[in-house]
Amino acid sequence: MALASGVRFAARALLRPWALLRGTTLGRTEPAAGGGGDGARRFGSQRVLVEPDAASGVAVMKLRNPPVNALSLELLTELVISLEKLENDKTFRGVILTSDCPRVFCAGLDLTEICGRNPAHCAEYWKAMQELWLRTYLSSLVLVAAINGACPAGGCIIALSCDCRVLADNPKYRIGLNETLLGIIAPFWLKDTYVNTIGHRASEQALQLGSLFPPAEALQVGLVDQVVPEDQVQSTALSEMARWLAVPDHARQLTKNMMRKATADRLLRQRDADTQNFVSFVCRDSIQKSLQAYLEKLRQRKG
Ligand SMILES: CCCCCCCC/C=C/C/C=C/C(=O)SCCNC(=O)CCNC(=O)[C@H](O)C(C)(C)COP(=O)(O)OP(=O)(O)OC[C@H]1O[C@@H](n2cnc3c(N)ncnc32)[C@H](O)[C@@H]1OP(=O)(O)O
Repeated sequence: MALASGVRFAARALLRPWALLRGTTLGRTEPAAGGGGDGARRFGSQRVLVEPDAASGVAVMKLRNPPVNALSLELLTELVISLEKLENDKTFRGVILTSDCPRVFCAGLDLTEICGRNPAHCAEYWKAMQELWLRTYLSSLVLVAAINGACPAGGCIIALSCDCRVLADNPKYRIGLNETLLGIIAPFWLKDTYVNTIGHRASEQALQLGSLFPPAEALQVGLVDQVVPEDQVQSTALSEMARWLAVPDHARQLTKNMMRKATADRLLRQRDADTQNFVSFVCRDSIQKSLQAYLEKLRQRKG
């Protein structure tokens, strides 16, 4: 009951994002720990914490949907709204995206959103996923992913839609698109993003094998731009940000658009068909069975 109303609330917010601003902490600012002036005030929602620094024009956006930042409908909605809020505020030129959950950047799709759910719910969920990808991939802001934990599947896609990726050097923090290992298939726009980042042959191999790359291999294949000790991820992300912000915004933004528009347009042209494909695919009995089995395996692994 509570979940259903939460989902309805999130869905309304996707259509009318400002609806979520009422009655939640989103849009409300509060002093950041140790901060004083306007530049140190933070805002956010239940699942996304935003620490804006007006002086530098950079905000740190932290995913906090414990235990593993699985992309629930609510988290997707709140990410879109937080990003939109920063984009509409001309004070900000860049966002560092990172995790507030220990050891995990983002575990990808929240499998409970597509296991045992009806087609209407799966469709609503997938539209929210498309929306987040379109918003991040085409964002006018510089987006730097400070990857401080494991980054499989949907988590990897969020990182790939940023302009630059810094990964913490920990062998447990693997990154990649492992969909095939779950018995599912990455949609074409996810595949396109992979190809745009690491090239056709490497994508062909990694997608089919469902490879999750440890840091050194991720760097070698070009999936991330820097691998640094864990305690230097944030400072390195800030240095990268400075490098990107040294370029005049209009020239960088137009160039980004020139590089990415065709890929995004491909989804925009067939968004409904992509949703239908997703729904009919994940609602198949055989796919539901493999997703259930995968979730069960994850749950048992714990003990
Ligand atoms: C013809 C056209 C067809 C189109 C079809 C399109 C298909 C879909 C396309 C997809 C794009 C994207 C897909 C995805 O993102 S699928 C999700 C893939 N994610 C994973 O495989 C990651 C799974 N998780 C892990 O490997 C680990 O949890 C970890 C490395 C992220 C963290 O490890 P650890 O810290 O040890 O935590 P636990 O494993 O103990 O997990 C804690 C808790 O969280 C639950 N959980 C983990 N991941 C998920 C998840 N993705 N969704 C929901 N729940 C998750 C886990 O079950 C534990 O739960 P608990 O036992 O109840 O506490």
